[in-house]
Amino acid sequence: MMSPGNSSITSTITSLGPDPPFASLADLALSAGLPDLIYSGYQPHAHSWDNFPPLKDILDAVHKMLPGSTFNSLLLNRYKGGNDYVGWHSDDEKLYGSTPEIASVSFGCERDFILKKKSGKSSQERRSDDKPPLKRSRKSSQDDQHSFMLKHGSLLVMRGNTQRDWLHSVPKRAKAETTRINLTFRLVLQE
Ligand SMILES: O=C(O)CCC(=O)C(=O)O
Ligand SMILES: [Fe+2]
Repeated sequence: MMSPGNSSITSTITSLGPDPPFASLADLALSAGLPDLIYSGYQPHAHSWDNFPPLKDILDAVHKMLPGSTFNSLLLNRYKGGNDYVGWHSDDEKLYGSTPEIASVSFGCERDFILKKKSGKSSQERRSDDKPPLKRSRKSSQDDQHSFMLKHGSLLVMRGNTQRDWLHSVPKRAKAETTRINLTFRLVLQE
């Protein structure tokens, strides 16, 4: 496991604006409830924050970057190379509540992160013009997909209705030869 220091996290967040994906990308950049989580078909082992001081330091840095946000849990993904990927999904498990906020910090090899609007949520179908619903085009528009290059030390934030309305993935990339570590900080709501 890499143990990156806080120094690799800088502090400019570029907001994408008020409309979904409600994601912001910064050029910078373990818990209760986890036993309930099934992730990519397996149940991750829950560790205590106390056993991973470097990860706790990164959590503290993320809290400083996003004042007002609270995270108490972390999923760590390691992509050993371009063949490792995460397929289309949304992180809409009940334990994160109805509008999960997820802060995603990346280290190592840069990879594409793609957001795709869920079917039935396309920007054309959502538009409140006066055409009857059946006459609206079902074609997806450019607004229905967004791609971000997640660089070493970047922070991507998903919030609002992103998980309800969008899927995301990190596709295979033949040219990605080195390891990437992704940390997603989340808030698991206590019952
Ligand atoms: O690796 C990433 O950037 C995304 C990982 C992800 O979507 C997840 O852990 O739920
Ligand atoms: Fe995800």
